[in-house]
Amino acid sequence: MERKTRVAIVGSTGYGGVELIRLLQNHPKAEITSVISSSSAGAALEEGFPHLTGVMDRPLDGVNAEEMAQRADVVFAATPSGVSAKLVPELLAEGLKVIDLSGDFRLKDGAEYEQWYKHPAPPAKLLEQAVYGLCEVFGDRVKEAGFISNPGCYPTATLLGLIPALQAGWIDPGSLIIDAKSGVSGAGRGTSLQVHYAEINENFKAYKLNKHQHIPEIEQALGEIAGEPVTITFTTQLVPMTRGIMATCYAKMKGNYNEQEFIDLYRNYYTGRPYVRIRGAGIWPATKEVAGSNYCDIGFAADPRTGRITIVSVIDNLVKGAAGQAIQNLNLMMGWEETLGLGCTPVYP
Ligand SMILES: NC(=O)C1=CN([C@@H]2O[C@H](COP(=O)(O)OP(=O)(O)OC[C@H]3O[C@@H](n4cnc5c(N)ncnc54)[C@H](OP(=O)(O)O)[C@@H]3O)[C@@H](O)[C@H]2O)C=CC1
Ligand SMILES: CC(=O)N[C@@H](CCC(=O)OP(=O)(O)O)C(=O)O
Repeated sequence: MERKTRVAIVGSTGYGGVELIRLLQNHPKAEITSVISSSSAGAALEEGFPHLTGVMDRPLDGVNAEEMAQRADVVFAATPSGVSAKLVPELLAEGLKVIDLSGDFRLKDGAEYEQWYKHPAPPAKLLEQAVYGLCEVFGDRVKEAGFISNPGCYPTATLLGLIPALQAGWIDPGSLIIDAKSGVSGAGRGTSLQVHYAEINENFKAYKLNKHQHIPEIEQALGEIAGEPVTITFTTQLVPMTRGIMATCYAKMKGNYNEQEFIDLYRNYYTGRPYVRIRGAGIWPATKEVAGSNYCDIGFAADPRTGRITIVSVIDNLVKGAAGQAIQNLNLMMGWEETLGLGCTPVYP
């Protein structure tokens, strides 16, 4: 019987890492052979995560690239920005395949990275080598890759919502405004957000206006598709819910297209792609309809009065926005069926 591909997860005590552990339980061709923590090495995973009792019979390992290379074939780096930048070069030097969930290797321009992330950029060679793993758009590049930079949660929802219309020339690249909302797990377990429930609950908060690190990531991908520089207005807001991203995208149409024409365009663009679902006319997706799943659901509202299209795109930030897309990238990288380990339908209600 063919040996399963051995997988290590760095950042196993984070929301992305724990979601990778959950999803990989159902993967027929991959097995987790190492769960890694920089602060809890030696402890049992279930001590911090009782819901994982019985799932991992070995204790958390420490962060050691050489040991990872003995235990695994592929490493998911579910680690903070700045940590991945230092760790990933060591993993690659050990000959490991790497799927990085951080923002450290998504931007091709190191100077731009430093401008937005406020810390030193990884080596230019690695920025060039990293394949941006937006599966439904760049999946063909992933198939040959050994080092994948997993897209951010807001960019995944935004780009899947905008790219088909942009590529078709139906929307003006200079007119793009995106209003993005996230649940609090988007901030990660290791941030202060998780401790101020009283300030998050029953509140709706805009943050990082015109300063969000996802602006250059989205502009980079849109610019490649448009064949010209693209700038966007991008607002992010925190919503008192655990999971979910909604990207509401506004664009000037270049013709008087109607909703059904957008629906047909997107259904054609995403033909054969199992994780993008296009809503029918007059039906707009909600985050709860994709919770716990790898789906991106998209809906449209064309307004002939203003000549604008509104595109609503929703994902689960921890699945399609992180761990799910990372596993989708593993499947593509290994030449496997894209859906392996990702069959879960949304948890509802
Ligand atoms: N949350 C989300 O919705 C999304 C997150 N991302 C990105 O994915 C990555 C992980 O995010 P998320 O899981 O939310 O973050 P968390 O804060 O929940 O987890 C971060 C993990 O990194 C580990 N870590 C921290 N410092 C180090 C270090 N120096 N060396 C090794 N490991 C370290 C932490 O724990 P330990 O002490 O056990 O090592 C923890 O397990 C981040 O880059 C994030 O930006 C991307 C898309 C969506
Ligand atoms: C709610 C919230 O705080 N969300 C985070 C998203 C972090 C994330 O997804 O990080 P990457 O940069 O690795 O994609 C933020 O807005 O910074």
